[in-house]
Amino acid sequence: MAEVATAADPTLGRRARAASRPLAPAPEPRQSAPVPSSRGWAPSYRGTSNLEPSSPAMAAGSGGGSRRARPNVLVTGTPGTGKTTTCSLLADAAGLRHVNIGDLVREKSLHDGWDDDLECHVINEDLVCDELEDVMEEGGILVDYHGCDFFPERWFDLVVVLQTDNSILHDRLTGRGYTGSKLTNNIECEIFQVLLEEARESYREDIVMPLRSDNVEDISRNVGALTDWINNWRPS
Ligand SMILES: Nc1ncnc2c1ncn2[C@@H]1O[C@H](COP(=O)(O)OP(=O)(O)OP(=O)(O)O)[C@@H](O)[C@H]1O
Repeated sequence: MAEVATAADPTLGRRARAASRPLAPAPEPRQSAPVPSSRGWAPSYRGTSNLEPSSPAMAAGSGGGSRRARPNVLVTGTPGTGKTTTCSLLADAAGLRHVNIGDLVREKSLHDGWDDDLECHVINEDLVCDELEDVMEEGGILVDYHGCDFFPERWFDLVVVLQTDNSILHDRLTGRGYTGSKLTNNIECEIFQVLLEEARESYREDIVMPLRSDNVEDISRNVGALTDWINNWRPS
């Protein structure tokens, strides 16, 4: 299936592309506060030490000022980390509508044409945002995309960043036929936690939730925890 690029690279968003540079030490992990758990959000996921959901809003499933009846959730991450797999299961479990941005762009031609060099459509971010504005206002939408910095911040109540061990991701991507710079760019994107940084720069840090996605047990745990969060969410 044809891929969709945010601009110049078929696999990466703006900041992800910026990270396509020679290898350097990975950034130091951030420290997070312990999780208040006033309404039973006990995250049953396995994360690295810097991947703790840290917000009272997440802990309480708060609507954060939204007038939506149901929350909007963005699931982002490097290609191959399991966004579509997770979103498909989560949409069924929690009763949200899964919007895969790549599919939407192709179906509605929300792009600026085909890039022969990159062998992909170049996404038109304004057209995508215009297309989704009304449904996002209604709520109950699960957005699946390998970038997150061009959506309006007000759209989302929770931003999930899936993360995968580099060697596992390498095997997944080579299994999908990725080679050369396309493979390297994506692995570097994961090494540098580019999508996590992009999410933290684009949204309130307390709604950004990194989740491990190394194996099927992780998917199952993530879907369970996110379903609980969605079901406990209330408009404020
Ligand atoms: N946690 C996981 N455990 C085992 N396999 C996984 C996991 N996550 C994804 N996979 C496998 O990796 C492949 C890619 O998964 P998926 O399409 O869900 O990733 P994606 O992040 O949506 O990728 P893209 O951004 O390219 O659409 C699939 O074959 C899927 O079964």
